[in-house]
Amino acid sequence: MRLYFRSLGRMASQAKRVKLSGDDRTSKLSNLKSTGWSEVDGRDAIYKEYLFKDFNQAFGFMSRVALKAEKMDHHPEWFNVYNKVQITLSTHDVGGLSDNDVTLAQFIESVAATVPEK
Ligand SMILES: C[C@H](O)[C@H](O)[C@H]1CNC2=NC(N)=NC(=O)C2=N1
Repeated sequence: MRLYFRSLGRMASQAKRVKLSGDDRTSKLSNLKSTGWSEVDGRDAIYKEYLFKDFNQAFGFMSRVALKAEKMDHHPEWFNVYNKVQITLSTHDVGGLSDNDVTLAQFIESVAATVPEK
């Protein structure tokens, strides 16, 4: 049963792997930019850096994001050193941004918002 739901989730996430374009892309990106995400120079991807109190906080945050990423079958490119987590999101299968990146970025924001006293 768990496998069944996982494959349903995978199908939903694959269905969302369509490259964003036009007004839809502009408005979704402008929402993300208002929360501190930016477009990456030279490739179709978005980026944000998060700072935490220490490694424990940073890694707790990463663990929660990792579980969501695995559920979505949509994985971040990220770099961590001590209290810093730098995240780049892009949809490799379409060579650019898709709704999956928007969904994951919004989830990441919601997790970061629950971390106290960063
Ligand atoms: C086979 C597997 O479903 C794909 O390779 C998934 C895995 N995770 C992924 N993550 C990201 N960020 N983009 C993808 O296109 C992607 N594709």
